[in-house]
Parts: sequence; C-alpha cells; structure tokens
Amino acid sequence: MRDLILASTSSARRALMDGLGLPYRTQSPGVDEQVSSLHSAKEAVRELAERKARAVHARNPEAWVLGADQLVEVHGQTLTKPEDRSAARAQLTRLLGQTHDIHTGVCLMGPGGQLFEGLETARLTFHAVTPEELERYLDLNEWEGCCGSYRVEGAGQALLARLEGDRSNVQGLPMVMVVRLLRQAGFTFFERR
Ligand SMILES: Nc1nc2c(ncn2[C@H]2C[C@H](O)[C@@H](COP(=O)(O)OP(=O)(O)OP(=O)(O)O)O2)c(=O)[nH]1
Repeated sequence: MRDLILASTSSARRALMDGLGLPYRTQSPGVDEQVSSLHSAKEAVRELAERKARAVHARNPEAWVLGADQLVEVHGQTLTKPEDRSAARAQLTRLLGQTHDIHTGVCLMGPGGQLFEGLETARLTFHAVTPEELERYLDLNEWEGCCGSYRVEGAGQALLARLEGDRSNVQGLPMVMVVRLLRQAGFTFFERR
C-alpha cells in the first residue's frame, strides 16, 4: 500500500482527507511561507504548495506527499489567516457585500520526484451585514486559523450569498482536483484493508 502524507497542520484539510477514506498520515511542512511580493496570489499558492510538499518529501523520499496553500484575493488585495480578532474584523469588512476569490494550490509529489499539481479558484459573494451582526459572528471565533476569517461549512455560510466552484476548495482542499491528481498518480480507491 502506498505511503501517503498530507503535508499540513490544518484540521480542515485533515477533515477533508478523512472523508476520502484513503489511508494517510500527516506531517507539518515547517516551511517559511514568505514569497516574493511580485508573485500574484495564484503564483504564491502554487509555489507554497510545492514548497510544503518538497519539504516533507525530502524527509520521506519513498512516500507520496500532498501539500496545499490557500489565499483570498479581493479587489487585488491578498488575505491570509488573521492574527487576531481585529485583523479578522478588517478582513471580513473587506469581504462583506463584495465578491472575492479563494485560490488553492495543490502539489502531489511521488517517490521518484514525480509532480502532479493544480490550482483551483472558487468565487464567493457575501451579503452586506450590519456591524452588530459582524461582531456576533466574530464572537463565534470561526475566524481563528481560517484564511479570510470565515468557515464556509460553519455558521459562516450565513454570510454567503453566492458560491461558484468546489465548496471543499473554500475549506482548504479542492477535493475534485485532489482526486484527479491522485488518480493521475495511479492511486486506487475503495480497497479492502
Ligand atoms: N474549516 C475551515 N477552514 C478554512 C476555511 N477557509 C480557510 N480555511 C483554513 C484552511 C487552512 O487551514 C487555512 C489556509 O491557510 P494555509 O493554506 O496557510 O494553511 P495552514 O497554514 O492553515 O496549514 P498548512 O500550511 O497546510 O499546515 O485556512 C473554511 O471555510 N473552513
């Protein structure tokens, strides 16, 4: 059986991989996530997904390693995970009543250094809500650890007026693409263990 490693500390990514049912283990990528400011959001997530996969693969050369990275892009500005409630308020204030994109880069690296990679974008439109409602949402702390300061599978879906694309992409892994990359790499599914 193939040794598959999810190069991630993200509980959201683990939850999505758990749903797929393939045996896997996780390792923290432990990489510097700084990228050139000249990079577009799409270039940044592709580069960081590969950087994470390569870092874990270097420690596990016989394994298959899946890395991912995600950014929010709104009116040309890039948003990542907020550091505190104030940063989360500022992020959501930019997103409410607007349309934004979530870009996720995914990189699958094999034992021989084979690379299978992709980029997926989802487009979301949020309702404009009152500052009081925003504060009530912030009280739920769904902003913690989430790029864009909301959880699409949680109460945050009440902010969502429109979603185009793979909903799982918003959570952290575009599973339609992840399955495509795994199948391209020769993974089989529903094996009896
Ligand atoms: N549960 C949930 N998490 C979300 C949602 N939107 C974004 N996220 C999380 C998934 C990722 O953990 C995080 C995206 O940030 P990164 O791509 O930098 O990943 P992170 O540093 O969390 O983990 P990793 O680099 O994979 O160890 O935001 C959402 O709607 N629901």
